[in-house]
Amino acid sequence: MDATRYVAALDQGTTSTRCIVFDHAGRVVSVDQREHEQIMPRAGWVEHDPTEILRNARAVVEGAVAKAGLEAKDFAALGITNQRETAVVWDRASGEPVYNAIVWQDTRTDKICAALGDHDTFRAKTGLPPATYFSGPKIKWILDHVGRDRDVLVGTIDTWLLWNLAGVHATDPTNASRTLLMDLDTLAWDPDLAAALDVPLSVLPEIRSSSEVFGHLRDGVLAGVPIAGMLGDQQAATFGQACLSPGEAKNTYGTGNFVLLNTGTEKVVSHNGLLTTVCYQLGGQDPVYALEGSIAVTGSLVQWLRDNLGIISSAAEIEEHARTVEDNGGVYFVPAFSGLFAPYWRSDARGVIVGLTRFVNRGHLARAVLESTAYQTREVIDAMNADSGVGLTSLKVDGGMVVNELLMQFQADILGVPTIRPVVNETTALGAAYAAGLAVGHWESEDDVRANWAQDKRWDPMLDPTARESLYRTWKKAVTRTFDWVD
Ligand SMILES: Nc1ncnc2c1ncn2[C@@H]1O[C@H](COP(=O)(O)OP(=O)(O)O)[C@@H](O)[C@H]1O
Ligand SMILES: O=P(O)(O)OC[C@H](O)CO
Repeated sequence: MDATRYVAALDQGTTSTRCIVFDHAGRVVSVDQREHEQIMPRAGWVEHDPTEILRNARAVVEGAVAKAGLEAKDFAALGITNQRETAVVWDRASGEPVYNAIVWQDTRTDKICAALGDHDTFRAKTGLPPATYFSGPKIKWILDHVGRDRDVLVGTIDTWLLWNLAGVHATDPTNASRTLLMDLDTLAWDPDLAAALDVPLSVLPEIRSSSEVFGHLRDGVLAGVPIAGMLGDQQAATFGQACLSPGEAKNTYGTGNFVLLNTGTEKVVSHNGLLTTVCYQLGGQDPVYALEGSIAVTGSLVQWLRDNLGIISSAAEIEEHARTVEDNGGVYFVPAFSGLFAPYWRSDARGVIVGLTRFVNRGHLARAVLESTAYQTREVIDAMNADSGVGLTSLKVDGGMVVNELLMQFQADILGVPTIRPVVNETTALGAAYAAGLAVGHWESEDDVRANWAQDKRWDPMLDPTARESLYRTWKKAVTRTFDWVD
């Protein structure tokens, strides 16, 4: 272990790609970031260009290392973390994608999912309901679409990057657990599920752990540095938040919100609409599982207000408007833009704004938008408490929206437990860096991760419980207004 060395993390997200360089204390040394195009050819379809993502990934690694003033010999390892479920299929010989990546938000596979007769088997083996969110149906759609006579390789974004940067076709169990193709007990591809989804096992990557040397960067400024950690972004954030013991949970507020509760080596089956997923697997150790509440639309509703309605000119402005009013004025905004994810899994739902009167102004609408993130979070945390039988006593938060102090206070108010923001809010990249650094002995154990975590700010609940439950009841009523909209 050499505490003067650094670890880089490549964080390939839904809207942008970042590379962050961390020192041995887990502090950010430098960041470089690039956005990529959101391709929406039809309503409900969302695609990314895998070659643009790869180009950006290479560029941000160069950028972050240059900004830090470092070179390859200064680095112990690089970790990769990624938007999950998004699927890529490429030609085995040329390496060219045969189709754009189909993104997790894309709903084109609803008929494929509905036609998968035996939903209970998928749920029992994979911990997931067959929904458009997951990779398996997206892979089937691409293979059906481009023809099955091509010699291809398949992967989620982690695999696409690893294959291009290090020439290795592999994934980790956190990403594989989002495909509807992996058995959660064996951590192996399940031949029956693969057959049901028409995905040949020969095109799938090898499933390794989340923390081991996968290969070495073949070129660029970090040529020769080991790629030693790989996790889906929400699991990486859970690791970066040091939620390493059963009962610890975090909520990441980005494009969507993702609450993960560490359940230890025990696989908890949800009876309340949550997912069971792999939280992480360190090399040579048993996997750690999580319960997950995935919410599709939170920060992207703020973007929608900015880009589609023009009510605000920047995301930060929403807080100013929300602070001009005392409360939501009776307005509830349920952003079921692509149906509802956890805990409902209703693809027939569509967004509603209810409670409108002539009294309502822009401030109320801004407040309703922010409140919707907090209510949706309360719904998945109620489900978690019911599934685990243990009430959460605090919630660690991170992601782009947690700079919004009004939201953080309202979140504590509506949950009735404190929200806690860490000093290093880049928990996703940090988690991937830790996974990589642990694999090469740069950090010794998970105790280093715990020791490096530090609180920045905490919000305690201030709302009277009667008022809290009354608001929440009205939200639940608003949610029912979204159902049965699409036939
Ligand atoms: N001050 C703010 N108030 C509310 N939402 C915000 C604020 N600043 C950024 N956001 C939202 O946070 C999201 C970006 O968070 P980030 O964690 O970078 O997302 P992702 O990793 O999913 O791309 C955007 O959807 C944006 O609308
Ligand atoms: O890239 P993000 O932060 O929007 O996260 C997306 C999730 O991984 C989707 O499951």
